[in-house]
Amino acid sequence: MPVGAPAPQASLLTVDGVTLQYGTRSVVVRATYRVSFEVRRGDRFILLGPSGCGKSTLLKAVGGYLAPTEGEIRLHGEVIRRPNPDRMMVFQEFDQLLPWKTVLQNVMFPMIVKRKLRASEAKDRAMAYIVKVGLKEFANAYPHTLSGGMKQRVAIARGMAMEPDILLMDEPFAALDALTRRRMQEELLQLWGGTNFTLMFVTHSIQEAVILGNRILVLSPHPGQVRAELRGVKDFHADGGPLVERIHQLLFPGTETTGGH
Ligand SMILES: Nc1ncnc2c1ncn2[C@@H]1O[C@H](COP(=O)(O)OP(=O)(O)OP(=O)(O)O)[C@@H](O)[C@H]1O
Repeated sequence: MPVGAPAPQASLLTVDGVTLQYGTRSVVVRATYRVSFEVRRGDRFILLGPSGCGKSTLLKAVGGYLAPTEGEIRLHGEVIRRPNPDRMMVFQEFDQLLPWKTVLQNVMFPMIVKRKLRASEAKDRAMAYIVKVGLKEFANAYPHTLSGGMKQRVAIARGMAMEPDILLMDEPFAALDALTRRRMQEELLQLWGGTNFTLMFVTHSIQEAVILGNRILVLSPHPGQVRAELRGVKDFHADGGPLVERIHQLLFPGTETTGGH
């Protein structure tokens, strides 16, 4: 390495030749085939691909919920074998909160169960993240009184409050209306700007991938294989169009872009 050159960023997460499949004795469904990539600290890493290409399955495997049949997934060089609070997951579904607990109690819950923080410490940290996602006034509200977007903010605060090495998000905004989705994307970028956490985000929206990602892994249809890895654009509004078009051509060669969704 030349003197004075910046040190290459070490990989936080390595996905190395990973094949994932579901199976009973008679039928095997292959979800991904020999997928490899690396996520570095502070990345907003997007898994993008058509429905059924294995994005959620890959995220579950990074979460430790599913073991590869081939290849390895490593975090800090250690093979992932089970779920752990160093990887927190935010899902698409609005019902991922405990309905009998308030916003504050929901955010505190994993910290108390998994991190064994004292209640007072967990409470302070939970409130700090509830404030970050703009829900201070709703700390004592129950989930059924919140909108879909607010529930997703709570789920994000709950994941972030654990201060995981990597936050895994599986289409967290897909069930929201278009305007709320757009707002949540901006808010997520702002949150990232404030803390620089590492994010791995699954979507099948090209536009969402380009807005959110600094790196975008494009997967081919079922079973998912890496089609391309692209660098994101710094300012989506200024120059996102060409990247949207390029990804569209990778996924749907020879067809016209129709707005990116
Ligand atoms: N629990 C399961 N049992 C058997 N097959 C499954 C299971 N979950 C997913 N699959 C299959 O694995 C493949 C990949 O599914 P996965 O949900 O990972 O795709 P995806 O890219 O996230 O799709 P979507 O965008 O529609 O959520 C699909 O063929 C799916 O039918």
